Amino acid sequence: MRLPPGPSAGRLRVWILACFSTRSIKMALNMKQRMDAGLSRKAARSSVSRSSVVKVRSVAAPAPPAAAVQEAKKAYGVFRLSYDTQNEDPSLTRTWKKTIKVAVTGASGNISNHLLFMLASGEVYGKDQPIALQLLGSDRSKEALEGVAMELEDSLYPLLREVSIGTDPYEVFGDADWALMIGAKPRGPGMERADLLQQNGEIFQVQGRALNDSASRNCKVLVVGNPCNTNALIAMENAPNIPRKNFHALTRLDENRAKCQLALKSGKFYTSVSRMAVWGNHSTTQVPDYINARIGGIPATDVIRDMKWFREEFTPKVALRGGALIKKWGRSSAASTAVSVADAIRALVTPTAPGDCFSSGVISDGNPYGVKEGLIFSFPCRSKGDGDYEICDDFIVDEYLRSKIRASEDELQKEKECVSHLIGMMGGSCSLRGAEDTTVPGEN
Ligand SMILES: NC(=O)C1=CN([C@@H]2O[C@H](COP(=O)(O)OP(=O)(O)OC[C@H]3O[C@@H](n4cnc5c(N)ncnc54)[C@H](OP(=O)(O)O)[C@@H]3O)[C@@H](O)[C@H]2O)C=CC1
Ligand SMILES: O=C([O-])CC(=O)C(=O)O
Repeated sequence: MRLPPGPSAGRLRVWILACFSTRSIKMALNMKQRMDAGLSRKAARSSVSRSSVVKVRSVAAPAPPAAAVQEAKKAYGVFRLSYDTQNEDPSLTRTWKKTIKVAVTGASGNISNHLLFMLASGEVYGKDQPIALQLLGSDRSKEALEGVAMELEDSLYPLLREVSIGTDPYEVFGDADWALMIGAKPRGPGMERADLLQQNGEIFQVQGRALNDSASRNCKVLVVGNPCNTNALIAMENAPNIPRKNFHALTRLDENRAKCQLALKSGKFYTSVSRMAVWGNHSTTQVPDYINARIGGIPATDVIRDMKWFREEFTPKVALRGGALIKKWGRSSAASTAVSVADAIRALVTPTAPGDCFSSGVISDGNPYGVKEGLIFSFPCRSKGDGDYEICDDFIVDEYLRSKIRASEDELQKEKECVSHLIGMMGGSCSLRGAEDTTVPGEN
């Protein structure tokens, strides 16, 4: 393979390199040797990853450092290009923020196929926020993942500064500022809930440990793979070096579905719906909160004066929407999920409008509503736009809401007990096997 020419000012390099199973084996052996030689696990790993980089695209303007060229020389890859960036508009790049690293798992799956292009376009993190994408696949998906990288290349997004692909979560999560954990098996016909918890739970145990080892200490983690609340709990419990508060489970799709139904029923556009919280688990026990929701600033229950509709139509429609969609599509929601992931991230990186909220599954520790601690539970949240959030403390919880919230809390506690072996919890017996499967809302 021809190597790119040496460094020169204003020159930008793009290369696609892949490193998969045989290299992973070599890397593991290599790492073992280094660990035997007395290096710590992390030091050994980072020293290995330098020599076995899986970088696909690197756009390090204005000039690639000599180290990058060394890296490229060592690299083994599919193809490699270089081109001149002297004409890149400095008035554009001068105002850009520091590049952030965004790791995405299940990167060749359906949701990612929509999401990655939204991330690269700048519509999620901002038009002044360059990003590096670090994509995790598996031996099963490595060809597809190269295809994803090629499509990202061909899309010419100025803010997309780098794409790396790989199959080792320790490497792919390296220094990640964000980890979007999408890769997980979707539920199939005839599967029991406990089976899915077990199979996917193991993925999040492994990946939680990898996050703990490799990601930025303030990495924000959004778990999408189902059952997302309990998977987020598993990842969090396996990543004690990352603040518990940084872990989220995606319930924004439920919020969006609820907003859509209120808009349809009231005849007001969905942008007029605010304070639309969804409480609890991303399952049929979720609680779309019509009591605190507003339409055009007025309580939703004053706009839609039909409590029977709220309880008997609105609530199940939102909770069962995922299953209804599976029946139509033959697969679970992907495009709308990607949109809701984008919304969930945007909710953390832009300030929440006064009085409004967004829904996210977050750690229940210290919550103002008396929900049992130690669960990843969806609450109404607000953010200053700095990536952090707080749980809103001014939501009215009446008897109806309280009993629904309790049921979702009980379900999450049972799920937690089913994965006790994955989170280092003593005891805990799984009572969900054979119970109604609530992983895919409404499929049954
Ligand atoms: N929270 C929410 O609101 C929603 C959550 N979801 C969930 O998101 C997850 C991903 O959905 P989607 O992208 O549509 O799924 P896809 O089947 O299209 O992709 C999932 C990816 O997960 C990876 N994966 C890891 N382990 C397994 C496994 N045991 N079996 C199959 N795939 C595995 C695969 O990638 P690789 O081979 O590279 O590892 C695969 O490409 C699912 O768990 C789904 O239930 C979906 C919609 C909404
Ligand atoms: O379970 C799935 O794969 C789909 C899902 O969560 C949803 O659409 O709400």
